[in-house]
Amino acid sequence: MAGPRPVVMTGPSGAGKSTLLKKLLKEFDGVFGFSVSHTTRKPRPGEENGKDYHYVTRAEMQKSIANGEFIESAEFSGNMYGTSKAAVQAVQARNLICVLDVDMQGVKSIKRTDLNPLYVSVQPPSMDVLEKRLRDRKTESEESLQKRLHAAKVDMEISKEPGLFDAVIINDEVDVAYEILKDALLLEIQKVKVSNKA
Ligand SMILES: Nc1nc2c(ncn2[C@@H]2O[C@H](COP(=O)(O)OP(=O)(O)O)[C@@H](O)[C@H]2O)c(=O)[nH]1
Ligand SMILES: Nc1ncnc2c1ncn2[C@@H]1O[C@H](COP(=O)(O)OP(=O)(O)O)[C@@H](O)[C@H]1O
Repeated sequence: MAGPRPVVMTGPSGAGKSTLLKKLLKEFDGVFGFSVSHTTRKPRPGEENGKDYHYVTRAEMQKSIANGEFIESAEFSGNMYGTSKAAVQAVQARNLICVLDVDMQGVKSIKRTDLNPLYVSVQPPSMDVLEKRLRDRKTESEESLQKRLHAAKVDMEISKEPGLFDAVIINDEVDVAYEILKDALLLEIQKVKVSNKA
């Protein structure tokens, strides 16, 4: 049997990716490991360098990309984001299923690599709900919020492309969405449990 596949989570900003991932990483500690991306955006209150992201300057990030240290990188809402080879290797070295949280550009880039992950899209029930959740989160300026809402519209259009994702989860009730996520990942979770027993 082939080993477990990495998991790429994507979807509009505010759809609930982090919320669902945090639940998953907590319940399945020792099964999943998070690929810590690099970003040039500033940390939000409560976020930790090296845990949520590696926070770097644009010059540092550009230098690392030029050095070939990244699997993919993208510009999102005025900041750079990217997955380093080291971030994925750190998780895989621990025999964990590597979970990545990336935007649509990241999905397109990763599809051109040999990572062969499962692609999971998290979508909000509607644009109105998305806007309310983003506003209630209180992490964004009005300008950043508008950029995210614009990117969300584009994301939701592209996401309609058939065959792009292995699973599409509408995050209405969070507990229901989480159960659907676990169902989508059940086979990979089983593979890890079997190989840990061997
Ligand atoms: N391509 C790419 N996108 C990323 C990466 N890390 C995070 N993102 C995406 O960048 C976007 C903004 O993330 P963030 O600033 O944390 O805001 P949030 O999604 O509103 O919580 C989201 O769509 C993330 O999925 C990465 O390494 N590569
Ligand atoms: N099903 C849900 N119902 C209500 N609020 C939610 C739900 N899922 C997430 N949220 C809230 O919506 C906001 C955006 O979720 P978050 O996980 O930060 O999204 P993302 O990581 O996709 O940007 C957060 O404040 C979160 O607590």
